[in-house]
Amino acid sequence: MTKATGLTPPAIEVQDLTKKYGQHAILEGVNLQVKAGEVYALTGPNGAGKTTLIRTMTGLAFPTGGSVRVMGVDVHREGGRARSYLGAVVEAPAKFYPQFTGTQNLQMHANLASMSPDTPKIGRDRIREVLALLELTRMGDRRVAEYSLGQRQRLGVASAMLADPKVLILDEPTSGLDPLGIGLIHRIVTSLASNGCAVILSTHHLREIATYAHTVGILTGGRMVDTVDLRQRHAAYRFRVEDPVGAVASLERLPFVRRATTRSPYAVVHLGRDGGVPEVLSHLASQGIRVFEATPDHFDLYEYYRERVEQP
Ligand SMILES: Nc1ncnc2c1ncn2[C@@H]1O[C@H](COP(=O)(O)OP(=O)(O)OP(=O)(O)O)[C@@H](O)[C@H]1O
Repeated sequence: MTKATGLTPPAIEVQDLTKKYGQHAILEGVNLQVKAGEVYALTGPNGAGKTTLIRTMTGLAFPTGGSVRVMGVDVHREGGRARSYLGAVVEAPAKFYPQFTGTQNLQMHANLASMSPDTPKIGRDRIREVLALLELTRMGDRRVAEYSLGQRQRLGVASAMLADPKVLILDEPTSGLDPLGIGLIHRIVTSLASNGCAVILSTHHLREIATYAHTVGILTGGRMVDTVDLRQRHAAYRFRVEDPVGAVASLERLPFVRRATTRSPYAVVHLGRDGGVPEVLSHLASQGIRVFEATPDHFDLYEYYRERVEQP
């Protein structure tokens, strides 16, 4: 299994993507990269261009400029080969034939996927497996017309992961799901990513996504106004000290401190890989700086998003 490293090429790479409808620019100079094993959440206000970006990434829409590569293959030049790496639900819930059962619909998807020379044959066992993963075993032999919105939503995810894609793209996979359904999608996405799949999903559920996405892209007015690396945000702590300014000046010199700022009465410290809270505490003690409290400085993605969208 490929683990994401600094040298690993991205599983999906969007470069300088522009999309116009007539004279109206919907996407302007959008760049993003997602590596194997990463979960990338795409968010932004209604009308920001998320669905247009997802449609373009999956090859359903053509860009006016720029490119999309999946596993190094251009989606718009070599669509068949690129799509053999790709599973997607665009404009959820996915469309299924209502008169056929969930299993029959998945079988049709499997047959279609297997027509590509680059995709191995998908057997009945795999169909049973994805139905079970999405907790749809009991619904498998029921007509899709009888499915609830949430069940159709889950069937969409089942069909997208059927061919074991290297890149999974899901447009609002948790909209319409109940809390248990949302938890299920989170677990599945996390498990796929830990097995090396690159996952991109669009969402408005920021506080949920903050618990398991690695990166969040904020799209506003067709531009990617920010890309937030949540893994780095999680390594922040605040220390209540007598002299936050003096503490920050001293901590900034430490090699494992990436950034230190004051938020009186706290010194807020972003830690690198090779240092932790005990090292900060012992350093402050050695400098004669008393610490009254040390606590994780939880990053509030919702507050951050609000600031970025209100003042892009
Ligand atoms: N086929 C089309 N022709 C013209 N304009 C379009 C077309 N499709 C989308 N748009 C416009 O592009 C903009 C972005 O729409 P899009 O659906 O990509 O936004 P979104 O971020 O997914 O929104 P939401 O969060 O509401 O789903 C909107 O202003 C929309 O009206």
